Amino acid sequence: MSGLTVTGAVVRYGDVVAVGDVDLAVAPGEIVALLGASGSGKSSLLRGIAGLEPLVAGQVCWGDDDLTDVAVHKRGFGLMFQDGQLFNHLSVEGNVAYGLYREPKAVRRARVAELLAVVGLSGYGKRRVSELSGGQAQRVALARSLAPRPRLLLLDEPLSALDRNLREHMVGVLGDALRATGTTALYVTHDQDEAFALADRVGVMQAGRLLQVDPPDVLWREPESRAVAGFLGYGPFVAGELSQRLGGPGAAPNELVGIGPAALVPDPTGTALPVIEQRYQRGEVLVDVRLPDGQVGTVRTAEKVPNGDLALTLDPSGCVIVPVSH
Ligand SMILES: Nc1ncnc2c1ncn2[C@@H]1O[C@H](COP(=O)(O)OP(=O)(O)OP(=O)(O)O)[C@@H](O)[C@H]1O
Repeated sequence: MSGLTVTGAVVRYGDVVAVGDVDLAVAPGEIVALLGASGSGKSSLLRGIAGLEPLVAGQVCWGDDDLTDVAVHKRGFGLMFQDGQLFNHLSVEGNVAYGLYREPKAVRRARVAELLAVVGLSGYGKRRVSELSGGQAQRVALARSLAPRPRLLLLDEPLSALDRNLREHMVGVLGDALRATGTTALYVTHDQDEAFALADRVGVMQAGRLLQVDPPDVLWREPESRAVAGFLGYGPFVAGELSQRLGGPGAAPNELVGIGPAALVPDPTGTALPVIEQRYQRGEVLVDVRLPDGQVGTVRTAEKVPNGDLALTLDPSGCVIVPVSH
């Protein structure tokens, strides 16, 4: 095996099992995102891989090297956190050059210039870090993490302190920088858009378990469990019979149909269902309707609809089928 291989990893804080028996592989050059609700164990897994938390069981290997008992700074991994933790007493240049102290000055200088260009901050080398915006500071933190050419970069919510618009822009900057430098990366986030935009494969964690790891399109079209589908935004989950009655797909008795965010569509020839509530969200109206089984489904429309009943149909292409059991 080349790249990162994590086998049977367990991280515990006293009685709390934060990571329970996780297997994960990241190939050289690959970007893998770990997605999951708060407390699902993403950071703990990342910290276990970095060596910042001990594994009470399991192994972390790079290629054939077992790193499980190797100190953090000897793993050859880079780290980047939400708060880039720049050194305030150093300039931008000084921060980026920080991990390059063993290199000759000329090499250091060239590498710093190269990295500042990669993150779009050419010409900012002499600036004090206290004079940077939040987004610029995170770019410097990224350049600093990439400068020593880590064989794996571990990123823990690196953009979560930034506001929404800046975050969307920075996802592009980050993805370009990782790909331009061919960096292998493991990226922890609770933001699905970020994970899907950036990663070659996305893993979903819940309660310390890694439920599924797949390319974004596969994860979206073929979630293997109700937990993964629910986390991605499918729901409610209805019986096959009801789904078919609304025009959706059928399902076996031990399966459920997950209704995707855009799967319920207004259709004058469809089934009339009572409207419960409607609200605006980013240029569209979300209309909640009561499904025949009592659950609430949401329809997206361009404008508010009259109170009373709304006729709708269930688009099979927006639904997934998952086992009842999980
Ligand atoms: N230092 C700690 N001491 C005790 N329990 C901890 C510690 N750090 C995390 N935990 C617990 O371990 C579990 C996993 O936490 P972790 O921070 O890994 O989750 P996460 O998915 O990264 O969450 P978030 O997105 O909120 O950062 C949670 O139950 C959390 O309360």
